[in-house]
Formats: sequence, structure tokens, C-alpha cells
Amino acid sequence: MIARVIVDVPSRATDRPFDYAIPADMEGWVEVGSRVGVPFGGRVLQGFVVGIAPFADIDAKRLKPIAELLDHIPPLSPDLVELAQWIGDKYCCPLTTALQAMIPSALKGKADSVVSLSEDAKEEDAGQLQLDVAEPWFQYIRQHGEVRLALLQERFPGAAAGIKAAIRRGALTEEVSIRDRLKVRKVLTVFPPDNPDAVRAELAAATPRAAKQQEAARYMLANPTPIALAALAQELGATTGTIRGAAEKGWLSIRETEQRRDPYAGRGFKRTEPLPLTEGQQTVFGELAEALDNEASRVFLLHGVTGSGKTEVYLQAIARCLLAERQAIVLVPEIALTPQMVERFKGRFGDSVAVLHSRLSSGERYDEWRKIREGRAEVAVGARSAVFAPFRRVGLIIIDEEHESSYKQEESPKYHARDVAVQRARQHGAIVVLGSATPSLESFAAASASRGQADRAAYASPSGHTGQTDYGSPAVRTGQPDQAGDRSAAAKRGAALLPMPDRVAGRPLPKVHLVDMRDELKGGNRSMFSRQLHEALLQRLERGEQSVLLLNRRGYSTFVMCRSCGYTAQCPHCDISLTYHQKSRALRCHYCGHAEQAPEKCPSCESEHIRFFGTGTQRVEEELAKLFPGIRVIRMDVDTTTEKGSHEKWLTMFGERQADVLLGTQMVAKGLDFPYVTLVGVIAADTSLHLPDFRAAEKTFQLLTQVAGRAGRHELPGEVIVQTYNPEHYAIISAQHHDYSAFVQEELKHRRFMAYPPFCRLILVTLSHEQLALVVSEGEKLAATLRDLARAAGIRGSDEGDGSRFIDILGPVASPIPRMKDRYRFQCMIKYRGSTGAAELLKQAISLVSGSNGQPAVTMSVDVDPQVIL
Ligand SMILES: Nc1ncnc2c1ncn2[C@@H]1O[C@H](COP(=O)(O)OP(=O)(O)OP(=O)(O)O)[C@@H](O)[C@H]1O
Ligand SMILES: [Zn+2]
Ligand SMILES: [Zn+2]
Repeated sequence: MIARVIVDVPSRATDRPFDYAIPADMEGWVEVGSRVGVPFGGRVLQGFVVGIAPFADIDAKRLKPIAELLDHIPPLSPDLVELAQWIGDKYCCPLTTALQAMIPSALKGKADSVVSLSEDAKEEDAGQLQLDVAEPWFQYIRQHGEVRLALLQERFPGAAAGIKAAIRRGALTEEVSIRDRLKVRKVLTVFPPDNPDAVRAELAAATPRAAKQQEAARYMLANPTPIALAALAQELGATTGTIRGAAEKGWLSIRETEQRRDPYAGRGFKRTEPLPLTEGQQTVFGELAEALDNEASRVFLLHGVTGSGKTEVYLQAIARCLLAERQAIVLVPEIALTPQMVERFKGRFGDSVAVLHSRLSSGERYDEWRKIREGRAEVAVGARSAVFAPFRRVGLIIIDEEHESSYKQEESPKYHARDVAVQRARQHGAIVVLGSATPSLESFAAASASRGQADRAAYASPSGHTGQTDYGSPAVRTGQPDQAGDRSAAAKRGAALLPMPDRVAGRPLPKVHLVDMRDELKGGNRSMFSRQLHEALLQRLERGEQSVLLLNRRGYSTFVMCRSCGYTAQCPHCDISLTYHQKSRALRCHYCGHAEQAPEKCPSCESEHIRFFGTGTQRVEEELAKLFPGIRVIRMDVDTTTEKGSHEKWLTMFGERQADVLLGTQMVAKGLDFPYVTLVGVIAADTSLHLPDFRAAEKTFQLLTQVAGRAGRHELPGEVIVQTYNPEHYAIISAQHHDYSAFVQEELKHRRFMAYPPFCRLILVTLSHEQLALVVSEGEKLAATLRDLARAAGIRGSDEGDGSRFIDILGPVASPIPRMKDRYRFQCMIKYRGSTGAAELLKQAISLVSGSNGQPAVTMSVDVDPQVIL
């Protein structure tokens, strides 16, 4: 047999499987998804097996054998390997990049696995575990206690399948240590004696000598659950030496076991019970439950206003999914993954919840990942990459706040977790629930396409969009015919829309007031607080209620400017302004890290009127302290939340009412649920409105709606004050009226007119190099080649056909940031619609303009469905 291996060299030239012979002693151990070391170009490189075949494509004599097997239990399953292939094709990235994104970063070195009999297997309940105790390898393990898998592989060739099955069924416990990288923590653990009856008899007859040792033995007989040695010593008020003494007498046993890092250990989550659902929740839940029971892949767009109780629906859908012995994945935007959020899932499902996010250490993340892979967790809650949680039978994938741009990864593989989730759900016959109070236009369009005549709510009807995300095609996997007639047929084309237009318990959405800041200025108010917001804050202070203040920081000035000559400080390596950091009085570049001391005088005209605009939140904080002496403010922004756990700390403090105001950037807008918050103030709503981004209005609307949703979620009614210089802008007015559909209607008009998603799809290619001339000429070569290929494939431009299928290649033009890290940047934008195979055409074009080494002369980075166009 031979293995097809993708080597870990992320380049287009090596982006194909290479064949290797499987040495006889690795037969059965090497599988699709195994990590191996293979000889490649004179070195041994790490790689993933993506296929097993009887014969090689190349001459058998030239075939080299796999050098080593890096883990005995493959870190990836075949379905994840298949998913990686899909990602590679869709996002134009090397397959190895996609594969590497699926495994925890801790898993890079060689893993050494040790197996032993599990407690269950020891209880001789072998029948239930489908164990054949006569197997020689089983006898061997029983005899030796702990055995390295590598050793079993050597001694019992051919037993791979049996041993792996035993691990999967829980008859063998696998413990992994990763050489040179990260040691699994070991801890000494006390177990009850192997022959309790004998010990009991012995204790009964014992003299009072070694009373403490006897006490330890009795304790373990009465409480046979294994306990850490140190913990037992503390419990009994004994020394560990005493307990070791008891072990020497055979009264109990002490073994090393793996200590799993549980980042939430000891937090004691309060158990919650399912709430009786409201009518609105019940309708939605009913649809989800039916789809879950059908086990056919479908996508739902749950459009529920803020505070409509989406989370409770998620929880009950998960419970339903678990009942069918399938697992659930919940994706949450990184910054919304607060303890409050985690608590809600841990509170309902306890220890079977694994949490994955970037604030965990790599060891913690690895342990949570293994908890999933080994079946000790059934629910994974995490940020973007949790979509790759290695469950065997995924039944449900929930994406909360599905409109969040953080679901798109900005570095390669530049995947969108929403689209990956839909694909993964297809593989598993799972359902996807996209939840939001402000669905992305792409998802909304996809859902509307499938809605047909059955208008359940007064939504806009964006006919003529592309159905951006291809959410459809249920149940291909199970091969069952459609059962539900029309509705399934409709679902084939997109997501089903599930509206929840009301808040729980008939609570009203908060009243939103707009304040025109131009009038404030005319009225002589130069402060950043309007009279109305000032008044409202005072009131909250008097009543002891809390306020949330949002500073929309996207595009907010944190730069340095000379008031005399207009000089602004620029990065010498990138064509953008430097950012001022008040704490260190330094100027920094966000793109390359360049830092310099802030100047005392203007470097250009020597004037002293040079002004530093600190991070906006600092200025607001200072002003608050001035206007409201004694006010207690918690400030949350990038500067105050870099430390691990700080995010949690601030929110807990605010929840305990240790502060009057929570002031922050975007991160205060998401998912928070505090009963005493009755006022939300937005300092400047429009800073994000005029950014060079076709989603600027959409993002502004979403942010305002989300933050307004933080007020009045419980008994106390809420009020929102939005300060703006553009009170007539539709994004702001729609947010004021909580009117999603008015916003969508207006926004779709603009998108259609400008030919932007969801009316077409985009691929952005950014070319960069130190030499400007080369970037330009290579960009022109690429664009020309692409146009030729498109023409040859019979795909026309948008101005030629009826517009249902087209491809336009725009550029090359200078990127919005034309130079970064001393490299010049140009971009080509591909706009297309219908099935054009645009990604495939681009791949071909790149290889056509590449040199003999398989690489283009300048760096070409491809972003499919880009969220940011810089
Ligand atoms: N069926 C119910 N009965 C009583 N209270 C409920 C019910 N469902 C949800 N709630 C409560 O209503 C509040 C709002 O619910 P939740 O946070 O789930 O809303 P949401 O739709 O997720 O809001 P957002 O999008 O703003 O985060 C919570 O305090 C929740 O405990
Ligand atoms: Zn100057
Ligand atoms: Zn720079």
C-alpha cells in the first residue's frame, strides 16, 4: 500500500499529494488523517496522509518509504481531510495550510501515546466493551499496565484496527505526551486498593499503629473515586508520606495520571434547567427539532431581535441534538466569548462542554481539543476555528451573531467559518443555525431566496441577488428523497428564515433618541457629551443604575496632527498614519510594528501646536471624570484587555455593580446581559460610516442595533442616546427604529447599483513586492491572463450579457494602503456572478504567470469573499 502525503510546505509548487510507501510495520497504523514524517528534498518534513492507494503513480523503485509516524491515533478524521480539500479549492490556498488550521498549535511535534486499560475494562465488563480478552496485545497490556503505542505497533503487527477500536470504545485509555513541545501534566493520584476485600479484612485486624495510614485506606474504600495525592493529604490532614506508606502496605495504590488542564476548573457553574419557551421561541424550536430529527442537512437563519431569547433556543436545540447521540458546535465571536456566555452553556451541559478560544494557553487549548476528540465532550463552544472541532457525528452547528466579520480569518487559510460550517454540516447531515438580530446581507439574501411566497414577516425582497452563499442541498449524504415537499425544495436553494421579532416577556425594545451634534455645537456645547446624554447619565448616577457608553472606534482618530501646518505622522514603511499610544507616549504603526517617540515639536514647521489624539476611550474617560466627579468607570479597549483574563475581570466587576459606567469600543456591544443597565450612549455613531468599505453602512447599522440591545433587557426599561453628525442617514434612522427591513431595502438598492455583494461575489488579489515597477507589470500580466482565460471559457463581462453570469476583472490599482512593510501593494478585484469557476480560473492564471520554480515573481495573496479591502 502507498500513502498520498501533503507535505507541510505552504507553497503553490508543492501543493499536491506525493506518494510514499507504507513500511510493513506501519500498515494499518497509517490512515487518512495521520501525521507522518517523510523524506522530501533531502530533509524529513511533516505531512498529512490524504489518501491510501494500492499503487503509486510513479515508478515503484523511486518510491520512498514514510520515515516516521508522528501520532498513532490520527489527529484528523477523513471527513476533516475532505473539508480541508474543499477549503483549499474554495479559498485558493495550499492544502497544507488548511490542514494545519484544523489542529491545535500544540500538536506540531511528535506525539508519544501510552495506553492502559481503562477503569471500565478492568471491571471485566469486557462483553459490553466488545473486547476480546484473548487477544495477545490485550493480555500484554493487562500484564504491563502502561504500554507505548509505538511498542504495540512493533510487537503486534496487524493489530492496529483492534487497538484503535478499543481506544474508541473506551476500553483503553490513551495518554499523549508531545515530545519537545508540551508535556501533558502528570499528577500522582490515589486509587482504592486492587483487592478491597483483603484490605478490609486486614484493617479490621490491624493494631492502632499507623492510624493515619489506616484512615487513608478506609477513606479510599469508602470513596473509591481516584483523588489527587495532594488533595487526599489535605482532606485527611496527613502528609503525602503517610499516604505513600499506606500504598507500600498495599492498602491503596498511587499511580501517575494525566492531569487535564481545565481552564474553567473550580468555577462551579450553577446548573440551569430549560426554561418554558415563549410562543415565539417554541415555533422556532419546533422547526429546528423537526430538522434535527430528519438528520438532513439544512441551514436556518434565526433572525431574533436583541433579547428575544435566542440563546435559550440554542440550548434546547443542543439538548435535542445530544439526545440523538450527535454532537453540537457553537461558534461565538471571539470578543463575545465572555464568561457570561460560557456560563450559559456550562450551566446547562456541565462538563460535557469544551471551550476553545484564543485566550487559552496552547496547552489548555490542546486539552480541550482532546476532550472533544476522545468523546469526553459533546458540545464545543468557541471562536471561528471551533468549526473544526473533531467530533464524529456533528448534528448541529450554531453560529451566534452570524453577521460578525471576525468569522472570516484574515490570514491564510482565509476561510469564512459560516461557509465552512455549512459545508461541514453537509458532510454530517447536520443542521446549521445562523443567529443574529442583524443578519448579514449575504445570509439574509440567501434565506429570502428560499422563502418563496410564504412571507412570514414584512421583509424586503431582494430579488436578483446571487444567493451569495450556497446554503442548500440537504441530505445528499443520506440519499433520502425529500419528504417535506415544497419547503425542502425551497430549502435547496438557501436558508430557511426563522423570525423572532419580539423580546422575551413582551419587554419593549428600548427607545432610541438621536442627537444631532451639529445643533449642540451651534448651541455652544463643545463637549463630547450632548446635553441630553449628560442629563441621562446624571439621572442614572442618582438612581444607582448602570450605563454603557460606546465609542465607535473604527476610523476614530488616534493620530498626531499639527494644528499649524496640518502635518500628520506617517509610518516610514507603510503609507498610513501612526497611532498615538498615551501610556508610552509612543507612535506606532499597526501594520508593521514600527514605533517612535512622539515629537515635542512639529517635525515639519517646528510649531508647538502639535496635538496628540489619544485612543478615543481615554479621552472620554478623562472627560467623564471631569464632568461627573466620583463616577466609577470601567474602560474596555485594546489597551485595557491585553492581559489574559482582564476581559472577564472587567465584566465581572461591572456585573457586580462596582462601576457606574462601562465605557468601551465594539467589545461592549456584544452579547452582554446586565439587568441594571438602563442607559446606552453612543458617543459618535458616524465615525464608521464614511470608511472606504462597501459594508460601512451595514456595519454601522449592526453596531448601533447591537449596542442599543444592551439596554432594558430585564425589568427596568432602557433608553438609548445616539449622538451623530448624520441624523438623516438611513443606517442611523433604521437603527433608531429597530427596523431591519427598512435598512435592508435601502442598502440593497445601493449594493445593486454599485454591483457589490450580495449581487455579485468578490475575490481580491493583492500583489506586493519591494519594486514598484514589478508589482505593476505582474499585476497587469495577471489581469490580462485572467481576462483571456475567462474569454476562452466563454464567460462574459457584466456589460455584455444579461447579467446573470459574468466575470469582471478590475485593476490592477494601488491598494488603499499602497505600501506596507516597505513593499508596494497593488490589487486586482474579481467580481463575478453565477457559476464561473472564478477561483479555479484564478489558480490557473497564477500558475500561468509563475516562473519555472512554480512561484510568481511577486507575492500574490488571494482573498475569496473578502471582508476587508485594504
Ligand atoms: N423562555 C424564557 N422565559 C423567561 N426568560 C427567558 C426565556 N428565554 C430567554 N429568557 C431571558 O431573556 C433574556 C434575553 O435572552 P437572550 O440573552 O437569550 O437573548 P438573545 O436573543 O440572545 O439576545 P442578544 O442577541 O441581544 O444577545 C435573558 O436574560 C434570558 O435568560
Ligand atoms: Zn507643523
Ligand atoms: Zn508601518
